[in-house]
Amino acid sequence: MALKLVLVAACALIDSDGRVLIAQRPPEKQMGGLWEFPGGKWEAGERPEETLIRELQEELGITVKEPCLAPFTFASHAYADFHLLMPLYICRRWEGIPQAKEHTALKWVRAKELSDYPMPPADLPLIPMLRDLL
Ligand SMILES: Nc1nc2c([nH]c(=O)n2[C@@H]2O[C@H](COP(=O)(O)OP(=O)(O)OP(=O)(O)O)[C@@H](O)[C@H]2O)c(=O)[nH]1
Ligand SMILES: [Mg+2]
Repeated sequence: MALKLVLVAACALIDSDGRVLIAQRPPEKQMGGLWEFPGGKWEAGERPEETLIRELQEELGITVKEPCLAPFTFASHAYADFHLLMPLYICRRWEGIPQAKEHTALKWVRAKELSDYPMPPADLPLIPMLRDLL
């Protein structure tokens, strides 16, 4: 059977205090209840930055300009039914106040506290990288 490769663009929003925004997935979704970086699936014809700007508007109601997205790292993880390839961008500048439009909750957390929040397995290697950055 052909491998299903899923491209998801995600973002670590960093506030002026150096805290990172994480969002809790709704209970009915795949991996419900886990905390993640806002973002979502690539749609045909989009560049990854366009995917992310669209998702940040849809999920958080914020406007991000493309030069404010800095590539940081990526996750590559084999889930049971698909392989996730997820570039993680850093963003420190946006317009608007993030609201949980599609998530159960949002939380600003210090990098060293990220491991207190259950995250999808693909995200676990990203935590020490953020800790080193911040
Ligand atoms: N956004 C996001 N998705 C992640 C992360 N880690 C991770 O494994 N994923 C997985 O990537 C996949 C796509 O994420 P998503 O549910 O946000 O996609 P989406 O916003 O387009 O939503 P939709 O599928 O309901 O339209 C999910 O299987 C999700 O569990 C993460 O940190 N952020
Ligand atoms: Mg999403």
